[in-house]
Amino acid sequence: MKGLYTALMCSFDEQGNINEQGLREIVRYNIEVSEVDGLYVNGSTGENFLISTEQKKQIFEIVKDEVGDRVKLMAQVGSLNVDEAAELAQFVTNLGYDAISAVTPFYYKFDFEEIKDYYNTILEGVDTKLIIYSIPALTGVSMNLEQFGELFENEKIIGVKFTAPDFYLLERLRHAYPDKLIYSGFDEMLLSASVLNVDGAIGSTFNVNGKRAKQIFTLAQSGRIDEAREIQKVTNDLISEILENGLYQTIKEMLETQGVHAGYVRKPMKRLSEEKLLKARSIAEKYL
Ligand SMILES: CC(=O)N[C@H](C=O)[C@@H](O)[C@H](O)[C@H](O)CO
Ligand SMILES: CC(=O)C(=O)O
Repeated sequence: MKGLYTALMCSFDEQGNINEQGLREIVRYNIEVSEVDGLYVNGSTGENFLISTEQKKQIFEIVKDEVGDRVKLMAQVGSLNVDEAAELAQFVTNLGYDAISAVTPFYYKFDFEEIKDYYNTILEGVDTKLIIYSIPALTGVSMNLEQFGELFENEKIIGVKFTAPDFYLLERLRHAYPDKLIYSGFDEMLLSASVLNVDGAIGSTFNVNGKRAKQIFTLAQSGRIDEAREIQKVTNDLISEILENGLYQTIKEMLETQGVHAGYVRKPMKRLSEEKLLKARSIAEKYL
């Protein structure tokens, strides 16, 4: 399960419905052009928190059908409705996904016992392994070293997608849990995380920048830090331009320039203005 996973985008039409053909094209682009090791399906980047249970299932099905066994698949099933999360865990297990992942429960201020119960409930009915999705900036949930350790006591919890700029905690986690899988979540910090020996990374910008991300990771693993730093620099030039123009919208438009019908974002996300559309295309021209 090690390696680089694209946090997969989903293609939506103007009405916000899934564009199946577009989704299949995004999958193929990631496998055939970016050559990533796997896909992380229905994460933040997949606009998962904006869609219905039925749509989530449909996306899981389409992606598995398109991928077959070509790359590894992780399914993000986390939801404030823990029954939905458990149902989706079952659903993707039946589809043959390699692992599940679940964001920490957010919005309400859940205490750690509640968070633990949430993960245990999701895992009750399945044997599939789970990767915790920790993203404090969006969820407001920060866990410490001991709390990660307590969750890791459940043998089905095999790792964490660590999306935080806390390299102290990352180093402590790596040291304390050498057998758990740690995936770096912030693409702009991939080199720094790789130096700390993460097992892989999961990122939104890999949809368009997967090749450079893979180079950074591979170079860092073999100790070629100077070369990796150069590629992280270009990558971060690209990421700052993307972030300034609108993260998911810009990545989608960049994919469109490659003949991939990535479509629109769903409301309440807003679409790019004419000016920003042009900007997205010029970013694509510059970096792809
Ligand atoms: C919220 C979100 O999309 N997070 C992603 C993964 O965790 C990242 O891949 C970032 O999008 C990326 O690093 C840009 O900041
Ligand atoms: C990694 C990320 O962007 C996601 O959860 O989709």
